Amino acid sequence: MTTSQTAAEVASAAHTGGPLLTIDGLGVRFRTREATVQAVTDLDLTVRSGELLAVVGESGCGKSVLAHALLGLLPANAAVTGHAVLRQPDGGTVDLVGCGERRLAAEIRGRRVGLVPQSPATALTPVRTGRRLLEETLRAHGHTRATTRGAAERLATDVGLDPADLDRYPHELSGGMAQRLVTALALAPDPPLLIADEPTTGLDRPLVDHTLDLLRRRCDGGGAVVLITHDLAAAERVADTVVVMYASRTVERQPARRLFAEPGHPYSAALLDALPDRSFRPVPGHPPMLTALPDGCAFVPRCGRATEICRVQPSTTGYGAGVLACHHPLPSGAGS
Ligand SMILES: Nc1ncnc2c1ncn2[C@@H]1O[C@H](COP(=O)(O)OP(=O)(O)OP(=O)(O)O)[C@@H](O)[C@H]1O
Ligand code: NI
Repeated sequence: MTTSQTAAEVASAAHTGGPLLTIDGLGVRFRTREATVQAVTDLDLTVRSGELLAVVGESGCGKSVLAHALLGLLPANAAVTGHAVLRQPDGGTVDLVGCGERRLAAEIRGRRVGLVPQSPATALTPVRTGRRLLEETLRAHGHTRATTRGAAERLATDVGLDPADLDRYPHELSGGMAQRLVTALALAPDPPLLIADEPTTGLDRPLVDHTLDLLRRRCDGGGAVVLITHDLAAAERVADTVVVMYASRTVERQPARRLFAEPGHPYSAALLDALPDRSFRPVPGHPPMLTALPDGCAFVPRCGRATEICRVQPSTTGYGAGVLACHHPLPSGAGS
């Protein structure tokens, strides 16, 4: 897809509930003194209004880097290529890659695309209470003095935080409380697209489900959520679509129901096998270094189905309603 086609497609779909975000050939590399880290490779993705899209994959596969690339939050040693076209409320579009920090800061970050960061503790300003942080955010997004206090308390309750705990300073919050506070902060501007990076860390199961259901309700109300998670059970509970990333690439993208019933990629199947209510068998072996990715499929050394072609040539094909990067997909029904 070319950029102009993508932009035109997005614009024409603006009034039909079409794609809200269209990512096309996104790549992220980090230059370090020792090597180049290929953290995201040739990623294509569409997120629609009303859709909850989960991104899953082992630690280090590039999930958070993807989120940070969309929000212009990568450090200076990062180089981003490709496009990420966001539909604007007026039907226009903006490419988040290359639109520039000034525009991202003024128009996009927080307002149009919210982020629940993976490390809540470092995201919170230490000298302000949760209430002050939340009220400042609400005021910056149009709330008046009269409505701010009530809105802050409602948001706290929505995320499962006792409003009384808003008077604590960040260092007085448990990990789970800080997690809920950063979720409330991301929700305060009511962004049409929310990227939630491991938003359930440190929460007990009832609060995990509470948070997931909150995200689901946002989508049912017309919002869109990208849920980055290690927790496949979380994705199974609420996602419409699941993207499985491995070593910087999408290996499979499917409607959630299909992925959980009939994974096509051996890596997707291995991740599902690791679930406690399935085989509870960890994926054998380790992911590769992102500094030395092979030409072919990076899962080969851990894959029981790989042949010579997998080593030398990547494969990405349409597969049902999704995509699959595998020369030897599992037969339909194998994972059910
Ligand atoms: N500033 C940087 N310089 C060099 N490499 C980086 C930098 N930031 C991230 N990386 C590398 O990019 C890769 C992807 O990291 P990322 O944080 O996206 O992983 P992740 O999938 O979110 O993992 P986790 O599930 O543990 O959060 C990792 O190998 C990481 O070491
Ligand atoms: Ni991460």
